[in-house]
Amino acid sequence: MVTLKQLDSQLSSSTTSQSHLSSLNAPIEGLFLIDDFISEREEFELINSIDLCEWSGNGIPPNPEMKRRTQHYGYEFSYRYRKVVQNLGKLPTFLDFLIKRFIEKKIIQPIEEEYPNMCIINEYQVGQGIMPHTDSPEMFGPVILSLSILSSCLITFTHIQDSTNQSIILLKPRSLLIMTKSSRFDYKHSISKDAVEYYNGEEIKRNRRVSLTFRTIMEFNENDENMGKGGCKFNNNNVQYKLTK
Ligand SMILES: O=C(O)CCC(=O)C(=O)O
Ligand SMILES: [Fe+2]
Repeated sequence: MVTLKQLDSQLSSSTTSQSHLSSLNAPIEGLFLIDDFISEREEFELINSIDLCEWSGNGIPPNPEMKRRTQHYGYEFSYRYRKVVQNLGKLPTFLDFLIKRFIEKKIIQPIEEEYPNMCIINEYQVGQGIMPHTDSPEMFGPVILSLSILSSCLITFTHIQDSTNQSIILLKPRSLLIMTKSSRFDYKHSISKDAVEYYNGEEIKRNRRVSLTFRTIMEFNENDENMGKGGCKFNNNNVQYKLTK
């Protein structure tokens, strides 16, 4: 796994990412934003590949109860049972260039067993958002990567123990949000349903937005009784930034 210390120093020693990182005006420990992580052409090709695939949600299995449409790769996550329910095998090839870029930009280590092995693609139509949540520390590794495409929106980080400690970040299309450390474990993040949002006095009209969230599941065996919550044996206990309950 990328140690968080390494990620920190890798990101801050890279000149390209440094200029982007400083554009985050509401810093939270371990939270990074890289604008223009992909080109417009890549965004176009990505959405074409995604839309050729099956969306679930909105009456369609495996998550028919979800209003928001999603696609799950690597592992299938059940929102109803709040756990990973199935290993789906390798990520599709149309995501290969992103994994390659995570390595090139030194966001992840070039160690195959440690590459993100799960990607959930979320679609937000106008009027759709995501409730405040922390991505399960029991199920998923310490680094969460989320690429936004098509439309901008605001994401709000709220500290679990102090709801007045809030930061709002503008996610532009083609930007990559990197959540590690405190931002990943001590905060909830959410996206509103508002069709229009305001950021630094500027109006942000929400349109169809798609995000690709990459996570790492270390081990999965749905029949193993020793598996932790979610059917995954991921030990995040040694993560210094895990909030103590
Ligand atoms: O759409 C996003 O950018 C965030 C998605 C998210 O937080 C999640 O799927 O857990
Ligand atoms: Fe999340």
